[in-house]
Amino acid sequence: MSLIVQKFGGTSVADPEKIRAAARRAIRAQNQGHRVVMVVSAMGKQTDELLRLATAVSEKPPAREMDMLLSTGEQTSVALVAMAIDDLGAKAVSLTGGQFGMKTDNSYSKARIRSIDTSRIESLLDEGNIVVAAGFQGIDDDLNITTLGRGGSDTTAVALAAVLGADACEIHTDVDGVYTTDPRLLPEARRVDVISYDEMLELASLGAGVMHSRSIEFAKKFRVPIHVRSSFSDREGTMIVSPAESESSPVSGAALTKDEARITVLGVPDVPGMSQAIFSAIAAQKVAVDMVVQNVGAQGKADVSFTVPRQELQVTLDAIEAIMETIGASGVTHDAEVAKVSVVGLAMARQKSVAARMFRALADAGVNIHMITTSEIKISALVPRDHAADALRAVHESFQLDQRPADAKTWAEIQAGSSPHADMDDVVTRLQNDALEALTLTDIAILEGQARVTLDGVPDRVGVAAEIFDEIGRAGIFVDLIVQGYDGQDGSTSVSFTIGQSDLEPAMKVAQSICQTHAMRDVRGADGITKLSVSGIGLRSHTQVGTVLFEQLASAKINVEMIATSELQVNVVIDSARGDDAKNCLRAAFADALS
Ligand SMILES: Nc1ncnc2c1ncn2[C@@H]1O[C@H](COP(=O)(O)OP(=O)(O)O)[C@@H](O)[C@H]1O
Ligand SMILES: N[C@@H](CC(=O)OP(=O)(O)O)C(=O)O
Repeated sequence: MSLIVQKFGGTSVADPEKIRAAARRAIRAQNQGHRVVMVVSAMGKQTDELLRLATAVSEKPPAREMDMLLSTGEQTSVALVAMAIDDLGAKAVSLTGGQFGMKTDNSYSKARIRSIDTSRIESLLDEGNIVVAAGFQGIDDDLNITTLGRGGSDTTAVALAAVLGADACEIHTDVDGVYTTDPRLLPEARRVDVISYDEMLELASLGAGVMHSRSIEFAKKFRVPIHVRSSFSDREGTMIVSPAESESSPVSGAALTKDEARITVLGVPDVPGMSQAIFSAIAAQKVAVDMVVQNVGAQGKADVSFTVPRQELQVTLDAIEAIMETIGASGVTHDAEVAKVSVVGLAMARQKSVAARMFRALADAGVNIHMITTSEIKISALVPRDHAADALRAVHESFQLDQRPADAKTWAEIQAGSSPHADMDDVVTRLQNDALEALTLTDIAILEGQARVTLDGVPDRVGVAAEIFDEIGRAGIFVDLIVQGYDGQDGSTSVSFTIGQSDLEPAMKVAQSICQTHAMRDVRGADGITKLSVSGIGLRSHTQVGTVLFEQLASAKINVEMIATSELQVNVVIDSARGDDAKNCLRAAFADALS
């Protein structure tokens, strides 16, 4: 008998009528012959309401009590769903996370799953029940209630589907699938039939709230296909699986993170250990740093720019203020009125001029780009917040995301062309042995033979990035990493990009001519550089990867020239002479996490 996990988000159980509709859906699946496990979130905006209550009674609610409180939202909804099922004539038992054996670590409000004991759920299913499991919560070794972080019920659902060996994991929500961007922001967004884990992981962490990014991390690790569909219609939704919908289109989705703030630490001594000092001070405040750009130092000084969520600006500024003297930086600037627009696509890694196309679209829409970071499958640009909607629309249109790519495949077509996984046994063994959400790295590698070009004093105005990368593209040069950040001297920015060593000469020619046209301060080129990449799953949410990497490189006295991070890779550019040392010390430091 097949087993199906159906997750209902808060919007799908927001009132009694919706609760009864969700109950009917589960009963229908049971009547069709499936064993059914429901995972349910708190009703509507209940979690926000509980958070509001907590801050009304305490300025700094203790983390343990906060999780105790927030978990009650799901405890209410599972009981109501089970009652509705009973009233409709079927059998149901509701269970809290602790009751169904969801064991987590003890990091309140962002606990990670360690193990799930399925025996209770299985015996209840054997007795003919629909099991209604509370999403978003678990218990630690001391039986304290923990929560998995906002949006965490998706992760509960995918984890349960994995350990129960479910035939399907359905995410029932208020949209009928995953769209090329949030359809509430852009009505012309297109629903996709299929999206790859990697693309969804990036999109989710870049602001696509339809899925919790950690649920995708889990699904990829344990190969759980996810079906995102509407709780209000029977239409097929979107499958999140390994392959992408199209092999040719460079971009498959766009996302907006509206409330960002940019901070630049100026005049940081360009010696090993400085990035580590800055980011560990911020990490100690539990602030997740996002776009990180360290300009290639000149005169022994570098400027380090990064973004944080806007509500964390003040605590981050305080953390930096406290270490300014120790690190010898000369100043700090910030901008709280910025938003981040990003595009994601598996195929962009194989195509030229994808970034140039994005920058051109933004320039033509009159949107200035303050900062840029790229990785193998995403490009992010920091833009003024009041231009955020225009920016999203411009890139969506430029990559024709409203149109189905000619080579797009449906899930049925993809399935027909693939063979079943031969190594499923291996997945099952890992499920039993792993700490389920433990960090998994797939590789630590170096790419030698790279070169870098840096333009200093790049005016911070519309169209400059587009012009640089249009020209580079016209010269037929493939660009790998691009970073743009503030260079501090006069409010201008600095743009660095990496290319293959043999392209250094033509790239320098193009850069020198642009430098002259715009009266930029300087162009610098360097060969003999190496890209060091740490690859894995969910690397940004496992914040210790960045911390350990910086610590290791600092203690080996290896200077970091450029940094580019994504959910799938953390890349740093270093001097070639130290490439092997860097690889070896990181392999040793991460030995436990390397699969
Ligand atoms: N790329 C996207 N595709 C679909 N929906 C998206 C996307 N990005 C953001 N969203 C938003 O996610 C919402 C669904 O997530 P959420 O409100 O958390 O639902 P639930 O309550 O079911 O968990 C949609 O209403 C939509 O506005
Ligand atoms: N109720 C929790 C967990 C959750 O996943 O909710 P939803 O499925 O409505 O996003 C939250 O609001 O964060």
